[in-house]
Amino acid sequence: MILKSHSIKTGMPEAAMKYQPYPQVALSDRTWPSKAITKAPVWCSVDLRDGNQALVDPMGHDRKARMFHLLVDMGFKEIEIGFPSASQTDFDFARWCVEEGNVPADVSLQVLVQCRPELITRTFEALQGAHRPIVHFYNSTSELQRRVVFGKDVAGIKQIATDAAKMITDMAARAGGGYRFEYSPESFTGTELEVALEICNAVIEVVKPTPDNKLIINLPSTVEMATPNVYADQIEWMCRNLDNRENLIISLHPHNDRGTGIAATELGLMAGADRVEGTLFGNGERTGNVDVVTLALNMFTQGVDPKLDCSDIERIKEVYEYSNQMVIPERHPYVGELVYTAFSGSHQDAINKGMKAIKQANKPLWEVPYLPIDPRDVGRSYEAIIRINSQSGKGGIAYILQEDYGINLPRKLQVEFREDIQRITDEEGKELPSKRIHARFLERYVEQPGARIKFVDHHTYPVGDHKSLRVVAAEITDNGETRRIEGKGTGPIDGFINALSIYLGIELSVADYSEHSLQHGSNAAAIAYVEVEYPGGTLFGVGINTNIVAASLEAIVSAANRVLETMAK
Ligand SMILES: CC(=O)SCCNC(=O)CCNC(=O)[C@H](O)C(C)(C)COP(=O)(O)OP(=O)(O)OC[C@H]1O[C@@H](n2cnc3c(N)ncnc32)[C@H](O)[C@@H]1OP(=O)(O)O
Ligand SMILES: CC(C)C(=O)C(=O)O
Repeated sequence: MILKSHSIKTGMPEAAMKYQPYPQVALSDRTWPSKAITKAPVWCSVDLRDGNQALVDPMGHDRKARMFHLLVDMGFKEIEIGFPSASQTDFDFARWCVEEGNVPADVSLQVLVQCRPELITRTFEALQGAHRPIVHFYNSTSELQRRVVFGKDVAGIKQIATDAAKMITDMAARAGGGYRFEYSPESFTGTELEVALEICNAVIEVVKPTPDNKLIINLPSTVEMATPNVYADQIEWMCRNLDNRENLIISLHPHNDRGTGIAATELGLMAGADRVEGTLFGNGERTGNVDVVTLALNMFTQGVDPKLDCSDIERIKEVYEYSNQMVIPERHPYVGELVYTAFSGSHQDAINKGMKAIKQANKPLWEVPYLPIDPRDVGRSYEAIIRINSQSGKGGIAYILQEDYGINLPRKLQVEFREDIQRITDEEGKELPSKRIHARFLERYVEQPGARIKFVDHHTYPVGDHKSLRVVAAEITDNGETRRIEGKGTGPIDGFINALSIYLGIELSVADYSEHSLQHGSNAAAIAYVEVEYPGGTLFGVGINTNIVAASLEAIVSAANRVLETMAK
């Protein structure tokens, strides 16, 4: 095959010539590193706006409405429903929310608008009749955008913000009040801190927030440009320096360009922020907004009530996939198909032991190795915790047989059976589903198709005057031919193995024996495991029968067949 030639690879350009390091914040007395997150922030979902504006095909009414209902059910009290002045779809959706959306009284609708008079006017039309809606206005303040997008100096950019603040507060007053306000110095992370502070303080001065109507100052990492500690420094610095801090709600709106949106948000909360804007599973512009489900569940697993209901994560996933028309990868935190599954042997062994210990301890505290959260807390089950492939060990196989079929293998049998499963997984190079592991177990140890000996029946009777010695007379088939065999022993197992040893001409004895019931109720079957010693070593046999003695004798026959097979090789 001739490969098409691509352009000659010349390597990446010299980094230092093309990019510059992000400046550090001068905050040597920062306090956030020794803080912890001890309570949930105010959550605001921006799925229907920032998430929506990043979609290939933006949501129509149905997709928006379904997402909106989910957000309400999850407990969001602030929901940015769109940018009503930007499109008729968003305008109509705002009207639907106000008129037909059954918005609970404690939920505020939030809408985004640029600092442009015609857009502000249209925004107020969209919100007419809404209960305490939040008008979120923004303009970009970054050095780069001031220069290349707006062609204005700091004073000019500040003017855009304060003119909008004035217009919005005037319109709200004329409408009789009842509005809340949010201002974002968009591209905050590209803005010099002193400039962001000056512009925010000018907006605060116009809005004049009060304890009853606090102003939300949203400090977005519109583009994530630095390590999370830098964002935390910026937030702590702003919290310290903003005017009228007690009447402000400091909000974070992180994006995830460097893949550290979650960390940045957590550090930002430690640095003093009160509120977080984000989206379900992190949909949003470019690499997305911060993922509020992961944030909430991170808090939950630290023992903090996140005040966001993620108990039905499958429904959240389903709505996310329907409304956004995107799929969630298998490894996504808390929700991905594989995140509660271990394939590797040592992980499976530790989980298996952890699950047993937690059952025995019977305490609410969750302590299972490799599982930071109990899957049932988010509506997932234990079914998929352990799956078997060539990386798996005996603990995982034992867990599957125990959890799915109630079969509790003795430790030495786990070792023996694991070798068999390992051979299959190595040969096939694929996962071996639970059903096939069970079928293989039955085939090898219980059903034994093609095996030489089958157990049919037995009875016992005393040996002369001996009180403890009995004769065991059994019926078996040998390659389909009926045979009657006899032996002596202190009980049926002892006598039967003696009979089989005489019949086969091989010295057999019982090295280990255990049994347990398989189901509850009057028809409970018993499963017996017998380790039989023969001149070449030991091998296990298994029998399943409603009669415990019959199960034990079947187990001996099973082991004997395996001895015959091994000796024939
Ligand atoms: C970081 C974020 O996510 S911000 C949110 C971004 N979301 C969106 O843009 C989605 C919805 N937007 C839209 O549908 C459209 O952009 C509209 C309807 C809002 C505006 O459309 P148009 O006016 O036709 O076009 P466009 O967006 O290109 O307008 C850019 C103009 O607005 C100005 N502008 C941009 N943002 C702002 C702002 N926040 N405040 C004031 N002016 C602004 C620009 O400087 C530019 O001005 P110019 O025409 O004098 O050069
Ligand atoms: C409008 C603002 C808050 C925004 O979406 C961003 O900066 O990412």
